[in-house]
Amino acid sequence: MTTLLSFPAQPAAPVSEPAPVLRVQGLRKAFEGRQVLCGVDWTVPAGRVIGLLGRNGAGKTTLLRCLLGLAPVDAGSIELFGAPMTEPGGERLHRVGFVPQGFDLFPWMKVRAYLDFTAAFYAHWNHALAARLLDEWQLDSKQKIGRLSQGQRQKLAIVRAIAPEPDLLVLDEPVASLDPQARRAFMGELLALMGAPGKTVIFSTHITADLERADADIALLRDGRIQFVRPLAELKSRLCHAVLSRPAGWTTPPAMPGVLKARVAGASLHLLVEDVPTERLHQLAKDEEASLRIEMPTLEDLFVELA
Ligand SMILES: Nc1ncnc2c1ncn2[C@@H]1O[C@H](COP(=O)(O)OP(=O)(O)OP(=O)(O)O)[C@@H](O)[C@H]1O
Repeated sequence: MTTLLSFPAQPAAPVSEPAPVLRVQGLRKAFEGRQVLCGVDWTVPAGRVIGLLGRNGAGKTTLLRCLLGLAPVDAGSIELFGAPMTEPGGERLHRVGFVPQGFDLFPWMKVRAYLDFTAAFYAHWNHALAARLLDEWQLDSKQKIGRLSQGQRQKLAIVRAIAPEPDLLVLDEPVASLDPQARRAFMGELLALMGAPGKTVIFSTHITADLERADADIALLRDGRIQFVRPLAELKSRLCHAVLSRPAGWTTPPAMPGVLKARVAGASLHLLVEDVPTERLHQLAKDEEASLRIEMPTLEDLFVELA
């Protein structure tokens, strides 16, 4: 696994850790000769909330669909709950909930009928939970799906995914159509439900504030690979943004170990640095006769710099 950062792409699993929920090795997928996934290696331990980040077109949807067996792969192996995806195992899929990016199935069905119909496919279905979420999210159980707004359909897809109380919940941009209030409520509900020991959530999103609220591990998909998976707190504690300014401006950035990215904007030099002590930055500013501003990056800043 390649890495943008100097620390390992994934933390080493402690010896006593239970089997991972997902283990992906060498996953490759191309569309019409264009390689989208170029050998994804990714191990997802149980009990984590993971935010999958990547630019538009990075391949997040493709990766999530491949992981769940919804799209064929060209090469590589996928293990779900310890067994290869190639082996039959419907009961393993009962332990997975999935919220796709768009939900436009069964427009003629009413909300309640659709949920009852879906429940019949699952070994376990929490009817009380589904009813409570419908009520809280003001979804009319007698309304036809085709008449729901995009946001209401997304809420319904989330209810459907959560009601079986899955061990693994995979969500592809689940909050894109939700208003801020519904997003907060959804994130709160999601974290409460999936906070039980051993439950795992993977969700792709462009809304980095949601990942900050969820205190998620961040997995970055870039150049067809997972570049790193790290707790957000760790990323933030190891990376910082230093801005050096001087009237003469900058032609070439000064060489210094730990600089991941350098960018000149007018008289300022913006550096994204990893594991560089503050004293070292002050020394650099003194040597370069520049003023120094140190900023703790938000996840959005990191995404812009690294993705
Ligand atoms: N069925 C398909 N046929 C051809 N190309 C496809 C298909 N599905 C995806 N692609 C291409 O694969 C690439 C990755 O698409 P994907 O939807 O996985 O990206 P993404 O990271 O989820 O993007 P976004 O953030 O915009 O949702 C894109 O270039 C897309 O055009």
